[in-house]
Amino acid sequence: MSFDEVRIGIVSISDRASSGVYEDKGLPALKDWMSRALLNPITFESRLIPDEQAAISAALIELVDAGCSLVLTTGGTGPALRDVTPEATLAVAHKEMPGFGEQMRQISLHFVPTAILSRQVAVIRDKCLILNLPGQPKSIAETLEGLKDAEGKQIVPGIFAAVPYCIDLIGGPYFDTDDSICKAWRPKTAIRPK
Ligand SMILES: Nc1ncnc2c1ncn2[C@@H]1O[C@H](COP(=O)(O)OP(=O)(O)OP(=O)(O)O)[C@@H](O)[C@H]1O
Ligand SMILES: Nc1nc2c(c(=O)[nH]1)N[C@H]1C(S)=C(S)[C@@H](COP(=O)(O)O)O[C@H]1N2
Repeated sequence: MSFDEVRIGIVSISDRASSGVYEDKGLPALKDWMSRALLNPITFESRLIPDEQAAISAALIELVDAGCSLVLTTGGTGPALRDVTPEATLAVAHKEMPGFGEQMRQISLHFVPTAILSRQVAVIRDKCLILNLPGQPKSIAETLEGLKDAEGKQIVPGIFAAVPYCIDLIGGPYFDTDDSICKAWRPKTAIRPK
């Protein structure tokens, strides 16, 4: 069976990682999780930028125009003065998708009580879904995959379960997931026969 080729934008937003104070762990964590979760051949478009609103919005527009059907950001969602990722994302939105942010905060509350400090949003621009994830590198897998017990049984569903069908609905490629990492949910009529 063949899988659609997908182009995914990954954006790490961090003053310190982008200036070399510490090593960026955001882009490798995004790449690692997406490569494990998806069966599709993936082309990644990566950006490492500081917490500057105009630069973030410009990077998002560039990635959508380059044909990405999914863009994931990490960092800059908190309350600190320099944290402006949600504002930069909303500035390029054609539609808001509030369910993703709500679910990510619910998931993250199982890991840290400060989850409510994350103002992360999700939006649609053209045929692309843009998702903000928190800056802590470990929060990337946590929010995308959700919470599983020691036997691997899902306790809280990760947000990625809803991403493939969302991309179907906006006219993007068909995302196939590895069910052991994240089982995508689609209505029966939308499932492509294998
Ligand atoms: N790109 C990254 N690479 C490695 N660790 C990161 C990265 N971004 C954030 N972290 C870690 O997660 C913590 C919380 O992330 P947050 O986005 O709030 O960073 P910050 O305090 O705004 O600093 P900065 O923007 O300089 O990364 C950071 O203090 C850092 O330990
Ligand atoms: N899953 C998960 N979510 C998390 C965290 C975390 O460690 N794991 N950190 C929280 C903290 S401390 C903050 S301040 C907010 C915003 O983080 P950001 O500014 O790095 O994006 O995300 C929150 N969400």
